[in-house]
Amino acid sequence: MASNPLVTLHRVAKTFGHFHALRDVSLVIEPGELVCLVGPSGCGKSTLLRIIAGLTAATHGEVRYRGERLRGVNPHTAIVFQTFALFPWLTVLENVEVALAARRVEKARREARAQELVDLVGLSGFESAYPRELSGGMRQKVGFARALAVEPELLCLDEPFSALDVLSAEALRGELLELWLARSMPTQAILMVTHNIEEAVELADRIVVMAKDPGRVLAEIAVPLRHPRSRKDTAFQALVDRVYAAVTGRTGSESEVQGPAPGTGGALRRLPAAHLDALGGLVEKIAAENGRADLPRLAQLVGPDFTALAPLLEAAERLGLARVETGDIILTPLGHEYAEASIPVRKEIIAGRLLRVPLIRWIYEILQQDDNQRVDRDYFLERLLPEFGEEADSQLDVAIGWGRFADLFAYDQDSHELYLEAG
Ligand SMILES: Nc1ncnc2c1ncn2[C@@H]1O[C@H](COP(=O)(O)OP(=O)(O)OP(=O)(O)O)[C@@H](O)[C@H]1O
Repeated sequence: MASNPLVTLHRVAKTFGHFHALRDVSLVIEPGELVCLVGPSGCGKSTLLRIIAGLTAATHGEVRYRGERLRGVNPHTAIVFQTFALFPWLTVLENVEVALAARRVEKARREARAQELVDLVGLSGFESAYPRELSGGMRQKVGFARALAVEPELLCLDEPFSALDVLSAEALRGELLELWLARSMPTQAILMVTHNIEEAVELADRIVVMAKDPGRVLAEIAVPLRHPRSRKDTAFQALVDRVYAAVTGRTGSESEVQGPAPGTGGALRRLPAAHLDALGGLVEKIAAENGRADLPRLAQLVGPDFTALAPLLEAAERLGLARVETGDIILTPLGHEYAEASIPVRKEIIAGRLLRVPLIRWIYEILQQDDNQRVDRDYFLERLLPEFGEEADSQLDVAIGWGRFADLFAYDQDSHELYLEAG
């Protein structure tokens, strides 16, 4: 690897008044690297990005860019935000030209260069459209084109796909990766904030896991997989497990926690009969108690019936949002992230977790393999009977409820079929 890093942070801290947003963060970004930052909401990911871009000054520590102390805005970086921040009164082409004007590119060259960038991100034909006429994915492409207009050496992306629907996010992710791997842009490194662990493993060369209170680096995990990466590969899954283990503070391996898959001979772990809608409320209550709640007290808060709480606690543990320890329940960093996330982000977090649960993954894969992506409930039931006996029906109901919550699959009450919604 090159010996001349682009970015070197040494023991960086950032305080806002008495609040420690970042403490003792050291990080190096080398040319050629795509680095992802993951961690719970509020752990300082955006602050770190802003410090590297020179938009915010560190309170302590050293920030160097190509070996030089960074002072003021870093002219070699550009940031793409989650929300697109386009000028609504300008066309696609004009939105990109603005960035070129800011870089003092001559007027005569601006239009041609803007056109090249619009073509590069796949928006040819939409030059004169206004942002309101575009889909979210297309607007974000304009955001990318505008960032690339700056010809940044370091492209900083702050959750660039999280405001998009699943399919647009997937398409745009693929396009970004293609541009990056083909070196079609002058960018030398990418630093991306994401809450989506699968996305991080798909894109990154290295994943930096952060924790909060105070914001700090918990672990750095290298991703030595070749592109294109398949989410189904064992090595891919193993890395996802490692990152989840770091964010959920787990010591046991994911397969120890989740048990074997149906039909593999081992005893299948049953799912706790919890409604995941109720999980949000539980996690919020624990977060309101600073992330650690006394179980008897929590039981009182939730209601008189502890039997209703038990499956919820088990679900929170199985999904890596919390762990039970000596009469307390403690949120993991992922649990903290969940507590503060919007509903779509919550669904995405749960979808990522559910694909680690063998019973759900098994259902999901059978549906994916089916030509119509629709399979009769009885097909699953028959195969679950030997595993769960008379509990098979209710286990399938729980699995369907969980899959529906995360939009992984749905259930047609009339035809009694499970199906994949996205097709
Ligand atoms: N200008 C500011 N003044 C005061 N506090 C701030 C300021 N900017 C950020 N913070 C606080 O610093 C902490 C870290 O914020 P930051 O936005 O970097 O976190 P994050 O990990 O990016 O979170 P998210 O995933 O929700 O975007 C938060 O608690 C936030 O409230």
